[in-house]
Amino acid sequence: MPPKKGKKPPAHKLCAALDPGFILKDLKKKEWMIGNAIGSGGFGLLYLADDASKSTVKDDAGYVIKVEPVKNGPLFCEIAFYQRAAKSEDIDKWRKKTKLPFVGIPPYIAHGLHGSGDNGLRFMVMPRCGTDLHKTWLKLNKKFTRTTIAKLAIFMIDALEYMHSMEYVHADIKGANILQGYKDPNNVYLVDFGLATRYMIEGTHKEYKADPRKAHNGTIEYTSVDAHKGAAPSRRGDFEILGFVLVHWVAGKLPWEEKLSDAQKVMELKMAAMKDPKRFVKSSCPSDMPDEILKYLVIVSNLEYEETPDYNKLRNIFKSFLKSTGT
Ligand SMILES: Nc1ncnc2c1ncn2[C@@H]1O[C@H](COP(=O)(O)OP(=O)(O)OP(=O)(O)O)[C@@H](O)[C@H]1O
Repeated sequence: MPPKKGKKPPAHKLCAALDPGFILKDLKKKEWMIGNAIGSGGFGLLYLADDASKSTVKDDAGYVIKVEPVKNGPLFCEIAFYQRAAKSEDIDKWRKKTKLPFVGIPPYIAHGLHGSGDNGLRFMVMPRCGTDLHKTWLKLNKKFTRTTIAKLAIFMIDALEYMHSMEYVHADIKGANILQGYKDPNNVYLVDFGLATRYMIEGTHKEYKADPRKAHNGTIEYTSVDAHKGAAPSRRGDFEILGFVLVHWVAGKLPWEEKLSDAQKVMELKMAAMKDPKRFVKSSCPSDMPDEILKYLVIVSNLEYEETPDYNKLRNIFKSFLKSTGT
């Protein structure tokens, strides 16, 4: 989602809260019951939810409903992604093809509209997940171990490879958008597809075109240099964003973190970082140089805008690191 620092007034409306027990009917006429609120994002509210045939929504309910005013764009984009590219049969097909036991993209469940006019709501039902990694990282005094980071990087490369195979990029990868599984906290899911975009339409890649009107879109700490320049996000941008997140997780800080209100400066510092990844990683982590993250960034910094990343090569960097530590 768009930058939180800089404190611009919200470009989107927030919606009124729904009471527990409220019923929402999805487009296939299935009814869902709202439970307790479990969070709020930049634009919407999130509630525990369950099939309305049950008498109440228990604390261990298996679903979450995200609600936004119908006029807002992000949930509309997110639902389009889920419907087109996250059907459970497509995810299963990919899992079988790649022989992966798990792919961290939650499957599409349902969506719908409620009410009309200015008070109309759009909602989406999702599988319930657990804690987001940003909260966990803060609790651990802004430090993940290199082993944890390597495991998370592999999960994210797998999830991005699936998304990219469906012609979509995420464009907003960050700890707050990576959730542990609710039932199995060892699995992690990439969520929040409010900025997900098609980088390719039926095999034809979008052309690189910098557009100052679209400049600096995404989360300012991590957004890609392409996004800073207003170009449509592509696969290399997803990997660059993930790279900034990995450095943040291991180092506890980023060189541009004091400059977040100056998007141009942030872009310049990111360009310098990607021009010389060794200097970037070394200065961020002076006492324990994470060679695996450096190797990853070197590959990412050489990707062309339209290039298909070598997912295996990127994954193998972290797999070899884990092997070397006996994990
Ligand atoms: N499926 C889910 N299960 C459990 N918690 C969730 C789920 N989806 C989102 N959350 C929680 O709600 C928070 C906000 O969700 P999300 O990022 O999708 O909303 P948003 O309106 O797009 O927010 P933002 O503007 O912060 O990016 C997440 O960081 C997470 O803590």
